[in-house]
Amino acid sequence: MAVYTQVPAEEIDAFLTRYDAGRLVSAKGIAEGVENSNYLLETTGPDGNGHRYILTLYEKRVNEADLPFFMDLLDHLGARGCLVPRFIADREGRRLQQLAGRPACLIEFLTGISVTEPTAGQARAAGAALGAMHRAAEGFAGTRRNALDLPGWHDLAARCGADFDRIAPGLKARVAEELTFLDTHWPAELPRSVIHADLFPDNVLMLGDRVTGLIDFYFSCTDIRAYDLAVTHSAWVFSNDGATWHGDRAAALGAGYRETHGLTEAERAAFPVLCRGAALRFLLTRAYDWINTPADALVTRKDPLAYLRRLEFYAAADPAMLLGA
Ligand SMILES: Nc1ncnc2c1ncn2[C@@H]1O[C@H](COP(=O)(O)OP(=O)(O)O)[C@@H](O)[C@H]1O
Ligand SMILES: N[C@@H](CCOP(=O)(O)O)C(=O)O
Repeated sequence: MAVYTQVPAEEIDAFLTRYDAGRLVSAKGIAEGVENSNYLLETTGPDGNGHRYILTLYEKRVNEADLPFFMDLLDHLGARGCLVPRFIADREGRRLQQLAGRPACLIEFLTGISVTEPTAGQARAAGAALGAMHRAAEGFAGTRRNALDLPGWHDLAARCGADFDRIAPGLKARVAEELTFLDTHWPAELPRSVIHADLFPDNVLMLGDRVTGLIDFYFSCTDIRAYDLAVTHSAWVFSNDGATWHGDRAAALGAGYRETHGLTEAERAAFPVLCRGAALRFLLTRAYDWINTPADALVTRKDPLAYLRRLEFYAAADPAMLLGA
């Protein structure tokens, strides 16, 4: 459940009067997501025909100073044909507001559902959408440092410390060993660009095998472009618990990405290491949240060990099998 900040309906209705968006008809807290508070709003609409919006209140991990970067990125991608939600401006042109003491934005609602167990066809569509996003991002002038890069992983690991072993005995040593491996093998020279950095199935809206929207760009940043494919790979080609590898989905994801973008030889050679980094990144943030979120909190904690299983898979895998032909 992710509604950290409760906003009374009257307050949302008053907030909407700043926009040409109509009056509030209903406001429902959205259970999915872990970072921000999200509401689905139904309004009478600008023209009286009814309209839906997403209202987001930014919570712990999103820095308000980063919001202009995300807004400009989505404008850039949207203008180049990517199906991404736009931030809506009020009558005075402001897109960033304050509501219930939090930074808040009204955002375009996109149709579609997030799949929980993707098919190979859906993985192919996700790979193609990621490649198209990378193409569309070319020429975007904004930059944002990835706080969850290799130095950031060291920092997170240090903050988890001995508590790792409360999650699983030996986890602290395994993380330390992996960081040492990545310190030596992390590629330095690969092409960099703006990346989504969290393109999990819950951040891809679909109707059947068709992508209808890419959402949740709040981790987007400037980093190794092929790392974005590695993050996506780690999220799409395993069962949710990380115990089962789906080779058909992996081959389809790779084929989809090749349709719209593709990897250089150097990116392909580094891909197994990038996947190990992606698996460690989500293992670390999940472990940190696991340790620091009370078990009875409203938000559902995500299992760090599902990413330890992925990490062990990548560490042992034949590199040739990761993306199919
Ligand atoms: N623009 C949008 N259009 C439609 N649904 C959205 C949109 N943005 C968010 N959602 C819904 O809200 C949920 C949580 O949004 P998300 O941005 O992933 O939250 P968080 O940043 O808290 O993880 C999504 O899974 C989706 O169901
Ligand atoms: N995708 C991450 C957590 C971030 O959650 P999201 O709802 O913002 O995608 C994970 O699964 O660990």
